[in-house]
Amino acid sequence: MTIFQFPNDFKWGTATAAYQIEGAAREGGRGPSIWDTFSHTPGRVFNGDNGDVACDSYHRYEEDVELMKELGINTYRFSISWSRIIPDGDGEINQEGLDYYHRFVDKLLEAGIEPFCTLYHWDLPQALQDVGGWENRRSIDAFVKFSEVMYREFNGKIRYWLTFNEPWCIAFLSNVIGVHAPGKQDLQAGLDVAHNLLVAHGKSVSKFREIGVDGKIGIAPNVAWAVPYSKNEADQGAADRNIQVFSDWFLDPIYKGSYPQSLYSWFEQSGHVPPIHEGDMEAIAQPIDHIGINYYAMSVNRFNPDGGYLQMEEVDMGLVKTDIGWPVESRGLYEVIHYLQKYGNIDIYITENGACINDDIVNGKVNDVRRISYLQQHIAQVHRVIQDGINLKGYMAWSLMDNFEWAEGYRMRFGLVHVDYRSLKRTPKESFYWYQNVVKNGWMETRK
Ligand SMILES: N=NNCCOCCOc1ccc(-c2cn(C[C@@H]3NC[C@@H](O)[C@H]3O)nn2)cc1
Repeated sequence: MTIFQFPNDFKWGTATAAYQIEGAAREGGRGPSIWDTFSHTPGRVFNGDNGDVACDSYHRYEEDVELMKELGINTYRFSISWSRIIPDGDGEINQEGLDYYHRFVDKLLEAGIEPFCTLYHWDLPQALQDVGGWENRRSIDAFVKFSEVMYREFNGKIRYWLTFNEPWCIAFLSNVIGVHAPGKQDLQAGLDVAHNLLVAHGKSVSKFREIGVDGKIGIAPNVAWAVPYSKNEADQGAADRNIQVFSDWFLDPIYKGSYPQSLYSWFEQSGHVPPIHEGDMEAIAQPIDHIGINYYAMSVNRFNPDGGYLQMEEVDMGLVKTDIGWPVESRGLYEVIHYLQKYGNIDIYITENGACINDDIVNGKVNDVRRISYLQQHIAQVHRVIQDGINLKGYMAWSLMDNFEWAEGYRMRFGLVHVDYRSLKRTPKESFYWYQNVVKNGWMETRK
């Protein structure tokens, strides 16, 4: 038996996002977002699922906070629906939207749970998309205005902030691969979006400092860890490009003030470069306080000239997979956190880690032992990283509850809590009680 003891001040939490859980899509003055448009576009989301109702957390947030109290977490990561706050993206402020988040954050604080707020978790107001979205530099100032409203309104209540969730998904998955909203397949669009969101991030951090918000701010890249299928240069290059497009493409500009040269040259050879304006790189490189890391899986990569914008393909090595098809390999979490040490011993939070396990309720219980196994393996890697002296300060399981999993709709379940989407009944799964014990003890026990 092995005991993994965590620091007393370690942040144990769970994570969600506005469009995935809130519902109330046309209530409280909320304007449409690109995910309302995308999910209502036939063929874009499995089964035609959408976030109109989702988990109805807009109305059930008190019940959700009671679940968090039962779970015993001290931190809860959530995101803000921008189009609830400024329905058309950069126009009038919607007081009802601010009031909702005040009610919710007050409930968290009453419960002794630290709010950990993501400003942008993919749900761009549709009105901004109508004029080019993140490809248009107007979205930069609109985001800074939205973030300033939130900083001023919640200064003193929210101390932990993230500007953007998973910039790779916002830029590349959504504009080059085309699986997420707005669903474009254009490499230059992806580079434009990546650059403009980085400028928006940097200008928002400057605004945060200028206001003097009592708190800390950062960004939450989802990260890839990849190993080459063979020792040949082409496969190594493919793995390097895959790693860098998730982390370095965003963290180099922030921490070094420039894009990673090898990947920049890779894109440049096909005639695509970021649209850098005078002063942009300085604006991006504002010092930040922490980064959130979202890790799910690692991959084995090899070169494939027909393998998309990176000329890379993932090789199935026959590992156990979760129900969304991602291999279970926790080693990548350890490796990628060490890889990120090149930016310094920065404060890191695991802001998402979890498994898609679609077990259903049987005799009133969800016996999701595969999720428990996944969490155990990954939390053990978190412990290894801490033992190595790295500033890993918290872990937020994705997700508190089953929710709208983007293009996969509601068929893919990541929650510690099962949601019946007809009745909206919440049922804690066995993994909820396992995690509750880890959080309560501050340590984890494994048989070996
Ligand atoms: N790399 N090339 N791929 C080529 C083919 O891609 C097809 C699909 O790709 C992807 C890649 C990554 C994801 C993904 C999902 N989550 C989980 C969410 N995280 C934020 C939170 O909201 C969770 O719901 N994290 N990442 C989805 C699809």
